[in-house]
Amino acid sequence: MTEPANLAAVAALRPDFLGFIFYPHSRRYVGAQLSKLKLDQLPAGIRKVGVFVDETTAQIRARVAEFGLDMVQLHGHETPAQCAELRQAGIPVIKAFGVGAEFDFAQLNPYVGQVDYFLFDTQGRQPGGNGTAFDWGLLTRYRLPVPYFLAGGLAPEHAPVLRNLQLPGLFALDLNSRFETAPGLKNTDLLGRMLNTLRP
Ligand SMILES: O=C(O)c1ccccc1NCC(=O)[C@H](O)[C@H](O)COP(=O)(O)O
Repeated sequence: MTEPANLAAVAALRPDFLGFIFYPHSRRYVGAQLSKLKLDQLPAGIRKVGVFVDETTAQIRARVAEFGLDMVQLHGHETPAQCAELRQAGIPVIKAFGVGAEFDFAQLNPYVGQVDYFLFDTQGRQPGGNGTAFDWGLLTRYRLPVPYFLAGGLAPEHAPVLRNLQLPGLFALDLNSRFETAPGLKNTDLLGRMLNTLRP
């Protein structure tokens, strides 16, 4: 989210989470717009997620404090120790992993107990926001006690499948580039229809 009126329109749809990209190389980088978004005026109950890639703990903590973020989503090479540091500072952590044709679930083990959620995204050229889906069938092998967000190219045409998706540990769906009019600007009509379809 990068633009005040668009943010307000999306917030009115009452998503559970809203994401703000703090990665300067992303086309969705919130940058100087952030102070105009007035995050403190968003409806209570919508959690504000800061998305970071390979930032230091000190930088992340500073951003969380400055903008009142509720949690962070880490898309780089953040270690279990860094995740633990953030949690010790009272910041809930979502750790993202890129999934390709194959996925080594063993790499997740050191993060168990150090993160609140995983996020499974499609491996691609960028650390996130690539707009392509991976084979969700890989996640039938997931057995860890950490709930996860499913991400990566989720699109309107996936609605019927997503609505009935039964995967162990699946907690939430992350809708991004396939619901945009431009990078950082959501198509609120499309998003509203998707939420109506997905919600019971
Ligand atoms: O969206 C970005 O530009 C981005 C850049 C760098 C790191 C993370 C980023 N997005 C994080 C997300 O949670 C996206 O929703 C997720 O990657 C899925 O995006 P998409 O494939 O466009 O649906």
